[in-house]
Amino acid sequence: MTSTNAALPAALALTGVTLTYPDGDARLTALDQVSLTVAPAEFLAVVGPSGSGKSTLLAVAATLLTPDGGTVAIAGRDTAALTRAERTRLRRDRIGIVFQQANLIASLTAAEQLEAVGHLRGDRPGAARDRARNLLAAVGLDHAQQRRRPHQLSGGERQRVNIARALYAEPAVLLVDEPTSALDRERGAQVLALLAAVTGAHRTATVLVTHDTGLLGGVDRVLTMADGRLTDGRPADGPLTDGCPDQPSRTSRRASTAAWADATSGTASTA
Ligand SMILES: Nc1ncnc2c1ncn2[C@@H]1O[C@H](COP(=O)(O)OP(=O)(O)OP(=O)(O)O)[C@@H](O)[C@H]1O
Repeated sequence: MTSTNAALPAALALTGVTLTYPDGDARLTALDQVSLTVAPAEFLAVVGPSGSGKSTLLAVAATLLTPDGGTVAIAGRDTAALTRAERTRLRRDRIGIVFQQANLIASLTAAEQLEAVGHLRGDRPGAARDRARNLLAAVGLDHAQQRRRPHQLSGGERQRVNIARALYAEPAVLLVDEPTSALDRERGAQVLALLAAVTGAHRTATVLVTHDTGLLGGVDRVLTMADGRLTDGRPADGPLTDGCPDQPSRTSRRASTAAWADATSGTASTA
């Protein structure tokens, strides 16, 4: 997968990125000369222990934090050259973010969470409703589930709503922070399979950060973060699937990508 994307421009490119936080009288270096490129339709996992800088990496890639040094480019545009308003638009239109906790609005149904994004983007209400239904159906939520509020959904279902919402704007870059931390093994593997399918079908450049090296089924590439530095490969340099039977192989990933593409095409079922 990665090799076929070699000629395409990077959807996300970080070059020599350094980020420090204030730490008493000193500065703590959370990212130390980090360079990274992710191609369209590539699924990258960054693994590393707690405190190694993974969430900071995502925040910089999402343009939520400005690095002390280095550059961040989204779809070939250097984000440092953008005004604050342009950066906000870039985040809204080109970047999907899935945080650890689903961060859904308590008073809105699953469908309304997505329709609210459509409203912010100025979409017609009918079009937003259709898109919400199609996306939620594609992540496996039926009509009844689409009408439930967050407290009426399971953790895995809430995470599916979260992912569907992040996909509403068809982002070029999808940034995902520990999406499986609140889920059991089976549900976690399902979310990974869903992300792999989405990456192929929407051609997003997907970056998943996690401390869980046992849940990496379907990813194209693994990098390790340690003390703010990125290196190739996973910590133990073992097989990607860790022997977990629930994880999708690359073959099943292709099948689920095709199924996802069908589900989100113009004729998609609205469950
Ligand atoms: N706002 C902040 N101010 C100061 N230091 C911070 C801030 N946010 C994070 N840090 C520090 O920066 C380092 C990297 O933190 P970060 O949250 O990026 O790590 P992480 O790998 O995502 O950890 P986890 O897996 O626990 O979420 C840590 O030492 C952390 O204590």
